Order: sequence, then C-alpha cells, then structure tokens
Amino acid sequence: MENILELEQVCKAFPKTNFALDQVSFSIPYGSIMGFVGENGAGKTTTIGCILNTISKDSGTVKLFGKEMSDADTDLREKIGVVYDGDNFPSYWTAEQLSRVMGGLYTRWDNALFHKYLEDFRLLPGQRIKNYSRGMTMKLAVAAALSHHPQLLVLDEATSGLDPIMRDDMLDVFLDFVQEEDHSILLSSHITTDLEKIADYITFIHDGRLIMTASRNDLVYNFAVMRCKESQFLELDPGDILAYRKRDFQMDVLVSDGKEAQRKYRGFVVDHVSVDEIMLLLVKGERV
Ligand SMILES: Nc1ncnc2c1ncn2[C@@H]1O[C@H](COP(=O)(O)OP(=O)(O)OP(=O)(O)O)[C@@H](O)[C@H]1O
Repeated sequence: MENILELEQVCKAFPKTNFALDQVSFSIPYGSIMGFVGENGAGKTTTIGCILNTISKDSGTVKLFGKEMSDADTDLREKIGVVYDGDNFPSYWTAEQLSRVMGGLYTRWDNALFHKYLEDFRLLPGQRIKNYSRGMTMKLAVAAALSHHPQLLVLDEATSGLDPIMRDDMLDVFLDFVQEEDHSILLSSHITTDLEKIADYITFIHDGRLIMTASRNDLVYNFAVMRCKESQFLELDPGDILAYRKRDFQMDVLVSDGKEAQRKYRGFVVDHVSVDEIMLLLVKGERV
C-alpha cells in the first residue's frame, strides 16, 4: 500500500451556492507532505470535508489507509489529526480541560506529549481558550491534533494566524512529524512560501476542479515562465504551454520544463516561477 489517502473522482454539489466539486482525484503517498492550494472558494475545505466524511459526497471514492471510512469508523478517525482554520474547541475550556476531554475520546491520547507541546508553544495549561489570541488557538489545535498519535495530519489553513517565527517553528514540527515513514500531511494554505519550504507535492484546485498535482522539485526546479512578445507566442508549440496570460506588451507563458524551453526557443526570456505566480497563471490565465 503506497498511499495514505486516495481521492478518486470526488463530486459534491451545493446547488444553493451554485458550487460543485467536479471529479477531484489526487493521492498522498506515505511519508510525504501534500500542499493544497487554490483561491478563496476554490473548494479546499469542501474537499477536506469529503475526505473526513463531515460532508457527504455525491459520488467518487475516498480511501484512507487503503479503505473507505464509514460513519462508525472510530478506528480510522483516531489515526487522523485535524486542525481547522477557526474555532476548534469551546472557548470556555482551558487546555487542561481539553486534555481531559481528549483523553476520553482518543484511546492513544498522550497527556505528557500534549503538555510538552503546550510548553514548546508557550501556552499556559490553565488559561481559558477565550483569552487566547488567534495564533495561540491555532497552536493549541495543532498540539491537540498531534497528541493522539495520528498518522495523517489534515490541516486547513493551520498556519495562517501565526507570525513568521512561529510559522517557521510549526513547519519544523510538521517536518518532524513526517520523519516517520507511515506519517503524512495534507496542508491547505494560502501562504505558498510555506509550502515551497516543506511540501513534497502541491495540488492546485480552481473553481471546484483539480488543475494539477506536481512535485515541489518540479515546481521549483523545472517549471518556468517564458516572457515573450505576442508574435513570438504564436510560434510556440501548443503542447509546451500549460497556461498563458497577456500583459500590456508581453505574454507570460507557463511551461513545465524551463531548460527544455530555453533550448527549444532561443532568444526567449525564461524566468524562475514561484508557486504564487504558477497559481496566478493557472487561475487567471488561459489554458490551451
Ligand atoms: N454548506 C454549504 N452550502 C452551500 N455552499 C457551500 C457550503 N459550504 C461551502 N459552500 C460553497 O462552496 C464553495 C467552496 O467553499 P470552500 O470553503 O470549500 O472553499 P475554500 O477553497 O476552502 O476557500 P477559502 O480559501 O476561502 O477557505 C464556496 O463558494 C462556498 O460558498
């Protein structure tokens, strides 16, 4: 078994808001971090809901650890640590109370590990959650998610409320987590620089449709943007164009192999491209 998570052609429509997840398929190998990016409203949280079975999908399959999860599947649920962007726990609880509740819910709840994270994240066990800052709430949620010894961490915008220093510390915690070869992370984030640092793969979703999944190495070392005039653009082989965007006097063209493009199209400017720019080109540009 190679993948900890497999989605195949998952569909979910919300007729009231005229939104639909349309045949979303991707998988996460064991021991890896998958970044999940897309504009606001692209369908990331809905996809995560379908994975966790908190949203009932219309069709398609989701396999976790090689099997589909049913509502009563507490065994599988124990293996998944989840952090949402937003209120994760009742605000009148303290971290100490949270630990007692979690201890009743999870057979492998590790109170000592939880307190170690509280210390690392500089959170006071006796302070009420309602007096936490947004960043502190996120840290508490990550501590709780990690302390029942999950194998898969699902993080929906879990680093967005954190300052750059704490975010960096948190990324180290995530990298540490995937040192175990049977652990993986699905991390949705708008902070693409974080994903460039730690993700092994990045999946791009736009308007309910999956655009592509690519490895970080490909994105960082091979993907590139060619800048050319419109007349030059017309000479390009359509098979080389992933997406393009017209700007005042220039065309920006996303290609999957910058070195090959440089060899093939002499005299064209070929630049490195960030994940942010890739997303902009995929979302706002045209695809052939
Ligand atoms: N329960 C629901 N009923 C109707 N429409 C919904 C429901 N939940 C989500 N939607 C719609 O589905 C679309 C996708 O929302 P979703 O939260 O999955 O996006 P997202 O990619 O996570 O966005 P963000 O980056 O802003 O968190 C939105 O248009 C939203 O209005």
